[in-house]
Amino acid sequence: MFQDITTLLLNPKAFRNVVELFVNRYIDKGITVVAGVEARGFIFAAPIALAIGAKFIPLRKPRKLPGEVISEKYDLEYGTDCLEMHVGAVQPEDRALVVDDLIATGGTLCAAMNLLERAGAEVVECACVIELPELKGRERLNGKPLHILVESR
Ligand SMILES: O=P(O)(O)OC[C@H]1O[C@H](OP(=O)(O)OP(=O)(O)O)[C@H](O)[C@@H]1O
Ligand SMILES: Nc1ncnc2[nH]cnc12
Repeated sequence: MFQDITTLLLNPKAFRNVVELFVNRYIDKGITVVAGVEARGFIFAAPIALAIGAKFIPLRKPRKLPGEVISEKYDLEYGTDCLEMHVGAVQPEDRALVVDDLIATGGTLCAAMNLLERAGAEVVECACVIELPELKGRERLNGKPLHILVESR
């Protein structure tokens, strides 16, 4: 049941193709910020940000970022977790793309979008490699577009 992206990373051609699919979609969309979700989201978000010439912003688990942060708690299947973002990383005029490896219940992406929107950014879209559609995570994104490459069952 665990959707493991590490096998993709062992194939440089496949990894490059995945990054390029996202880059081709976002290169002309006026994105100024690519926010990646710790930990697996960083793997895809950073190369996309570099390729489209946008800022990369790490959204991290608690107590990892030095300096002032804002936080969003979210529900997991068992318990809760929290994401944090640096104050000042995002400006109100920023147009953001949120990147993660996978959407399951959607709680993580929902918290990520809340952080960016609280800082005044416009979230243009969320992008993941894999969606688990049976968990209906899309429904928690308040109508925000989600672009995925693979549907997993
Ligand atoms: O849609 P959701 O139900 O919120 O689940 C999706 C999240 O779960 C996984 O991360 P995890 O919290 O396991 O952390 P990791 O990336 O550090 O392994 C995955 O990388 C997503 O970030
Ligand atoms: N089925 C799954 N595989 C990998 N990561 C996940 N995060 C939440 N559900 C997951």
